[in-house]
Amino acid sequence: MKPDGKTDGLHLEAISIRLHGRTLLSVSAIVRPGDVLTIMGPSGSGKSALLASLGGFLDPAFSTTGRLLIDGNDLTGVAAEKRGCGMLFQDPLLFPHLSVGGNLLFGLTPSIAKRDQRRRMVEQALADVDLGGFFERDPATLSGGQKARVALQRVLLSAPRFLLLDEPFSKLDTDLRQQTRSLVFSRAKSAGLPVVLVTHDQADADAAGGNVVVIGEETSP
Ligand SMILES: Nc1ncnc2c1ncn2[C@@H]1O[C@H](COP(=O)(O)OP(=O)(O)OP(=O)(O)O)[C@@H](O)[C@H]1O
Repeated sequence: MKPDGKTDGLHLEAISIRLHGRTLLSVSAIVRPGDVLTIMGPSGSGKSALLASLGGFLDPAFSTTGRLLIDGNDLTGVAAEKRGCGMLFQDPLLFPHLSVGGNLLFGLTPSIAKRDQRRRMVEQALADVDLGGFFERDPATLSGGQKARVALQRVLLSAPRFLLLDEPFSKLDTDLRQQTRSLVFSRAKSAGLPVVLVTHDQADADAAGGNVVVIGEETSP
């Protein structure tokens, strides 16, 4: 609890997702800074729709009720670009027309620093994930694990208030998957970011170490 009485972290207050008059899911949860809430459930149960709802870009075919708060501030109805949410997907979605450094610069708002400072911040961010010297590289020449690390640093440089992860490790092989998820969870923890993770992999949920909501089962506030 913050001094002003507001709750720290991300608060999903009875968020329900409906499609064609049917409730797909209903979730209540509090995700503390640095903690991970894992969402699991069968294909088509509405996990991605829930993330889209939290991010503010739910397709109008769905309807939603409930409230989303970050550090006690109501985000319900706030436009996606103003929510301060960082997302990682199955595909790293790096811009193919930009260098690796250009992709990371994209994450930084121009107001953050002068141009040479911005470049140094990006170089440091690359070095932090063992990609020192990769600034000018074409993203197409990177391995899957390298692309995942660039995507992570790009999202962290955008200074998000919370992270939404939609199966971001599922295309990586077992060893890389384990390394990448530890990196993502440890960076989120050190940045104090609440995380909502959608996954089909129990090992992801175990590594995340937080609460798990299984869609289709009862949830409690
Ligand atoms: N734009 C849309 N319009 C109508 N129905 C949709 C739309 N997008 C998804 N759906 C349907 O909504 C339901 C939930 O989809 P969603 O993608 O959230 O499921 P999911 O749990 O993430 O599935 P998966 O694990 O396969 O990714 C599914 O039945 C899907 O077919």
